[in-house]
Parts: sequence; C-alpha cells; structure tokens
Amino acid sequence: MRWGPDNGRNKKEGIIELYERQTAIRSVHASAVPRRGSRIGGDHRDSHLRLICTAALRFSLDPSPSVKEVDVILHDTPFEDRLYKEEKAKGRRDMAEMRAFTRSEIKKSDDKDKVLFILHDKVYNVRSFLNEHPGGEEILLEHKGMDASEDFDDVGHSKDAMELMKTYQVGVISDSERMNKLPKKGWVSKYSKESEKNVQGSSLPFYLFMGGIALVAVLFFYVY
Ligand code: HEM
Repeated sequence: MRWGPDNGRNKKEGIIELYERQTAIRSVHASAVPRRGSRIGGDHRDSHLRLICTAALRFSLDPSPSVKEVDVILHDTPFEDRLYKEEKAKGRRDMAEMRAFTRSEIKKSDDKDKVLFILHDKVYNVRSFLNEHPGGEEILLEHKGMDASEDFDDVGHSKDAMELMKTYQVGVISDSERMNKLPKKGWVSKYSKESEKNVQGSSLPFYLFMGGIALVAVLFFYVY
C-alpha cells in the first residue's frame, strides 16, 4: 500500500505517533535525505524534521516501506506545510524545536531504546543507526551517555556523514552547559581536502604533459 495525502488516512494520528516511535521513524528517514532545491519551506532544521514526520507516518502504516515511496512523500511539500501549521495552531510542541537536555540527563539515561551521546552541544540518539554505522556499533555504544566530541573529531567524518548525523539529532545541550566549542578544523574539511588532493593528484600528469609541449615548442623556435 502506498501512503499519500489523498488516501483518506488520519494523518494527525501519524504525527502524534512520531514522538512515540522516534527510533523506528529515524531509520526510515536515514535513506531519504532531503534534496537540494526541493520546495520545502522554513529553515533547514525545520524542514528536516518535517520530512522525518512524514516518513514516520508512512512507516507506521506499513512496516516495509520502500525508499522510493518515502521519496514521493518528501516532495509533497504543500501538504506537509498544512499539517505543520495545523499542529502548531493546536498548541502542540513545535516540531522544529529541539529538546534541551542537561549533561547529567544524557549520562544517566538508561532507556534501552536510546543510545544517546553528545557531539558539540548537540544530542544524538543513534539506536537505529548502530548496525549501519560504517565505524561499527561498538564505538557508538562505548560513547553512550558521553560527550563524544573529541573522539569524533579525532576520527574525522566526511560531509556525507555530517549530513546523515542530522537525522539522528534529538536535542541540544541546555544553554548553561554548552561548551560552545566549534568542531576541530579538519573535521569539516577532511572530505574536501581529500577531494582536493584527488583533483590535484589526477591533474599533475596533465600539467607535466603541457609543460613538455611548451618546452618542445620553445626549443623548436630557437633551433629553426
Ligand atoms: C550521529 C553520529 C555519527 C554518524 C552519523 C556517523 C557516521 C559515519 C560514517 C558515514 C562513517 C563512514 C566514513 C565517513 O563518511 O566519514 C563513519 C565512520 C566512522 N565513525 Fe562515525 N558516525 C557517527 C558517530 C561516531 C562517533 C561518536 C564515533 C566515535 C569516535 C565514530 C567513529 C567512527 C569511526 C572510528 C569510523 C571509521 C573511520 C574509518 O574507518 O576511517 N562515529 N561514521
């Protein structure tokens, strides 16, 4: 069954369910990253959360959605906007708002359905990502309840990884406990440095070849 805005389902129930089934929801969303240029209003964080909502609703109706179907829903932005406004008007929690946690809350959290840690004043629940993490699940579990910023920086993560991280963010650290430390340099740029290196590496033979031609041309000019 394909879920869409016109099939007569009660969409509001789906939205409420979002908060109760965050883990499942986020796993659906993981492969359905918003696309550049899609018509989603609001700031990035805002729209990101709304996309998660829609994917969640789909998930609750059918336990095996295909990513393609979720994609269709993601692009149905006017409907999403309407839903979002309805929820807001009812005084429900703003879906774009991130919950504020204290550091000790994260440390003490013994909820088996959550694997929470802190990265640069943001709180992540990677429970549904454990099996998918390219660096392995162990390292994520080892950092449960901790501030993993330093280790995370030391490893270095690509741009894609950082885009993916947004999917698992469930909150922020409360104002008074924030470190306000920017991610280490290189954390963001590692990926681009690597691609720069690749580009430079691949163009070197070309420049040598062009230099050779120029040299031959100069010699030719002087000899004849
Ligand atoms: C939401 C949080 C996280 C996400 C989405 C994430 C995602 C990823 C991704 C996509 C990769 C593949 C390489 C890349 O594209 O950069 C990766 C590798 C890795 N990650 Fe994470 N990661 C997260 C948190 C962490 C944390 C907290 C640690 C702890 C230090 C960690 C340690 C590693 C390691 C060791 C690798 C393997 C690096 C390698 O083989 O070169 N990750 N992660």
